[in-house]
Amino acid sequence: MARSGNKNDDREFRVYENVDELSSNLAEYIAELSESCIKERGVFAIALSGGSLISLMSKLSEAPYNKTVDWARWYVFWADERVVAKSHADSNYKLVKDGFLSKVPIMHSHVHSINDLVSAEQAAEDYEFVVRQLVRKRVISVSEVNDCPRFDLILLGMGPDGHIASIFPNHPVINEIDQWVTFITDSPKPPPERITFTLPVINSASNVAIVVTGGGKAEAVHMAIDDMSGDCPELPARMVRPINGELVWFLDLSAASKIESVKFSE
Ligand SMILES: O=C(O)[C@H](O)[C@@H](O)[C@H](O)[C@H](O)COP(=O)(O)O
Repeated sequence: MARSGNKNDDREFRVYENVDELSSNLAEYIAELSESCIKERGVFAIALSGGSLISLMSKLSEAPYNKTVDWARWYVFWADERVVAKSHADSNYKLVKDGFLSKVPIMHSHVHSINDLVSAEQAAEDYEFVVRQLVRKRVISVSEVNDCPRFDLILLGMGPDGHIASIFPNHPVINEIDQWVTFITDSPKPPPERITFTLPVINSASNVAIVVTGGGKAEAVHMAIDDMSGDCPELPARMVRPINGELVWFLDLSAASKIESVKFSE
């Protein structure tokens, strides 16, 4: 690792020399969490996002993890999904299937993708229902603080505007506290129709990792992490603060280049 650091609020920052080093460490982080959660609960409930994240976690489907991870205990969800057919180039399900699921022996019945045959609103409602059923069966555990689902790990990317999942800056979905899964039809990043976990669900997870690379996101990383004087922008990435869980930022040197207020050690 190039550098690591903490803020005095439990957020952890891991900064790597390059994308290759980040990818290796991200795979190791996921494999370790999988092992400890399976030891503790017998299953591992992980939620993924779209974008570059999926190629950044691709080493998890290679040796040694393809043999050492207990894939039969994995349950896979999406923290956000684009409402398009599963075969569509924009589908996060397709991205994950092509880049990850097709390479590891996760049971098909443990992969919970959205219903792509209905409207965004209905897809969000259906997906929340699926999550509720699995909370009831304790495949997903439950937060003692607020009764929200408590995923073992939620993996997020971040856009250059500071969005995470499909929660965008200045969008009313930021303030959604009643639903676990909601929908939007006006995403500034195409395609426009998406479903997304809400912030209360993201912040109820046991572990959240935000994975960001490239200088084009350095300003958003700074806005999301550093102490801001005056009015704090309502940046979704800044609002990821697990109530009773761990947050780790995985960054390469370029993405971390504008961070000011974290004390790093080599
Ligand atoms: O489906 C999506 O669009 C996302 O889940 C979104 O939140 C993504 O993770 C970020 O936009 C980062 O994407 P990149 O890493 O490709 O920039």
